[in-house]
Amino acid sequence: MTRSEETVVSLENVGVEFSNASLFQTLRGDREVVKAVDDVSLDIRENEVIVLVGESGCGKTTFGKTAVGLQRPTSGSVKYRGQDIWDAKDGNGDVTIPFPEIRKSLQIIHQDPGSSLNPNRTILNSLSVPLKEQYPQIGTEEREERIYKLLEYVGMKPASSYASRYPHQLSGGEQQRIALGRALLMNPDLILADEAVSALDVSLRIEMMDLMHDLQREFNTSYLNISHDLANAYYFAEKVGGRIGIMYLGKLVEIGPAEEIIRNPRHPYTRVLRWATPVMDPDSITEESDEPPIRQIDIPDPKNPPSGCRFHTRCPEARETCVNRVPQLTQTGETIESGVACFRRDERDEYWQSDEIA
Ligand SMILES: Nc1ncnc2c1ncn2[C@@H]1O[C@H](COP(=O)(O)OP(=O)(O)OP(=O)(O)O)[C@@H](O)[C@H]1O
Repeated sequence: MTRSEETVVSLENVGVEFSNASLFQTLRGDREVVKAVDDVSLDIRENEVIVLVGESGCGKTTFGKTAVGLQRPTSGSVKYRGQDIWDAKDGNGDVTIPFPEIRKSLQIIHQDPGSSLNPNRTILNSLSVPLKEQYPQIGTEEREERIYKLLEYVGMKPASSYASRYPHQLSGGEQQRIALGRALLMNPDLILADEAVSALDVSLRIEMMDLMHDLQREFNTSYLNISHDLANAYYFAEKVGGRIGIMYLGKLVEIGPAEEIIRNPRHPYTRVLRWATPVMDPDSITEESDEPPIRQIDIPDPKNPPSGCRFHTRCPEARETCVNRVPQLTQTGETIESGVACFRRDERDEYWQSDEIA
C-alpha cells in the first residue's frame, strides 16, 4: 500500500501523569504519581500502520488514548492535521478544525467489544446512534443503507439478519467485526485498536487482522494498534509495511519497520521481547540462545521507575552511565521512520568508556 507522507496525528514530547491519592494522602504530602507516558514523540501518517508493543503497565493504552484525543496529556502536544486537539476542545486560539470533527476522525476499538455494545439494543440500533449524532442530516433510509453496506464490508452477510440481532446473539469475533464497522461508519482517519484481537482464537485473530488490512485499503485509514504480543504485532504491521514501536515504562525505546524490529532489534529490551516470543514464522528470525538476554525478570514499579535509562536495572549491557543519563530516541535509518533510545547506538558516546555495572 502506498503511504502518503501527510501526517494525521502528531504527538510531540507527550507526557501523561496520573496521581493516585486520597485527600488524606495529598494532605500528608505522599501523593503517588505515575508517569504513564514520559516524553514520547510520534508522527502517524495517512494509511500508516503502527503497532505499540510492551509489557503490561508500560503505558501503551494511555499513549494510544492520548493519540486519539481521549486522554489529555499533562505535557507536550497532540495535533490532528496540524490542529492542537486540546486547543480545539478548549476553544483556545484560532481553531481550524472543530473538536467534534477531530473526535469523529479518531476512533477506538477495545479488547472487549461486548462491553462497548449496549446489550439492550439491536446491532442496527447501536450503529444508528453514532451515525445520527455525527450526520443528523441523513434520513432513516440512507442511514440503514449505510449500516447494511458496512455490515457487508465487515463480512456479516446477510446484513439484515445480523442487524436485527442483539450483542449476546453474536460470537466474540462477530462482535469485534461490529466494533470495527462502527468505527468505520465515521469514516475515520485513524483507528486505535487496543488489544482488539487478543481475546480471539488464533484463527479468528488472523481473520480479523486480514479484514482490518482489507478495510484499510477500502477506507484509507491509519491504525494505531496496541498489543502485548510481538508475534501479532509483526503479523499486523509487516504485511502492510507498517512500523512497530516498543514501549518500556512510559518510554518509546525503539521504533522501526516491522521487519527491521524482528530481524535486527537494536534496543536490548526489544531483544528480550523477541527472545520471549514464539514468532509466527520461525524461519524469519535468527537463532537465539535459551538464556533470556536480561539481568532481572521483575519489572520495576512504574510509580518509582529507575533513574537514567529506565531499562538499566534489567539490561545485560548496562554500564554506570546508564544509571544517570536518559537516552533519547534518535534516528537510526535514513528517514525518521526508525529510532532507538540506547547509548550503544553511538560509537562516540561516553557509554563505551563507562564501567560495567557490578
Ligand atoms: N486512570 C488512571 N489513573 C491512575 N493510574 C493510571 C490510570 N490509567 C493508567 N494508569 C497507570 O499508568 C500506567 C500505564 O498504564 P496503561 O494502561 O497505559 O499501560 P498498558 O501498557 O496499556 O498496560 P496493559 O497492557 O496492562 O493494559 C500503569 O502504571 C497504570 O496503573
